[in-house]
Amino acid sequence: MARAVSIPTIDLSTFFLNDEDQEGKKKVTEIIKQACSEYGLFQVVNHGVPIDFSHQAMELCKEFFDQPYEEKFKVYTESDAPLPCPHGYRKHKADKNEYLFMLPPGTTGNVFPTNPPHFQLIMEKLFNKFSETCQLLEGILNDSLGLPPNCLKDYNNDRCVDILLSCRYFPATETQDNGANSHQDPAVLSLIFQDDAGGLEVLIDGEWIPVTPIEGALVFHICDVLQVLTNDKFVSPFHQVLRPKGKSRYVFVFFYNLNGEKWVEPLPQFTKVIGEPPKYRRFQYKDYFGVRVKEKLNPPARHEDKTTLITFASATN
Ligand SMILES: O=C(O)CCC(=O)C(=O)O
Ligand SMILES: [Fe+2]
Repeated sequence: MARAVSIPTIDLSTFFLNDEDQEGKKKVTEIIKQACSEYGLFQVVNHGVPIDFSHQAMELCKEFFDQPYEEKFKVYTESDAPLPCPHGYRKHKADKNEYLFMLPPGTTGNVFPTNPPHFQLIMEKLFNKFSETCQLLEGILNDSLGLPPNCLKDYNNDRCVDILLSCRYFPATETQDNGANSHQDPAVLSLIFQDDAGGLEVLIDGEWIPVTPIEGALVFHICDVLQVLTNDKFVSPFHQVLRPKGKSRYVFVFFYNLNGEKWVEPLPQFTKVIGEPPKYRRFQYKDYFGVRVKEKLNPPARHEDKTTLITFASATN
């Protein structure tokens, strides 16, 4: 009989208290570890990003996406920066979604709409809030894995490479409800703030499970870099998006990313030390990330021709 899957919702409030609630922290750390090993995805509440603020930012993005295309294409830039690109407005050729890519506040070449007003200020604040929450999670994951203090932080030490994607999925048509094909994310961690339209699904034990929107919650999932570093102790889950009927879906996706010059390979703590063979070959992140970005913007005709972590880096290829 199929096992009933319920994606955990985890309360992070203990990490924001100044008390010495070490027991509480330990308990939550253990729950997160289990979620990362079993599903690779979970929701969090009391995560430090004010709910009203996230909604305010989302309203601004809706206003932006509701404008005529001439206005939106003013925020389109051709970028030849090798990493992380792109930035600005993009529209999917298949007319199923449109994006606004944003790089960290202060990045040269970052582009913002001048309308609605305050857009840049609010989005930069949101970027910083999401970044702080990912850094908190990274620390918790580090401890849950029994790694030396700050091991992940010291390795993933460049916050100039993170990306905030604002996205609108158009409503499903009679014949097409595909919003995003099944994929894993190349980054270290992904954080998602979704509206109440629904449509995000995660693959668990061969079954697509809806990631039901919870008011004020953030969705976190493990990405490919952590799956490689942990030699599969943590799962970078396959996920997809189905477009809702009758309305658009708005979402922020924050990619907590890695500097392209970094080498990615299973850590000795999960191979040599415990006598397990590495499941992935060593690779430089820019080589993998570059291919994945190119294929996101210009997908190959057949979904099965897309590069995946396994086709790119499996040790047995
Ligand atoms: O729209 C979502 O909820 C997730 C989008 C996503 O998976 C991605 O942009 O990588
Ligand atoms: Fe994704």
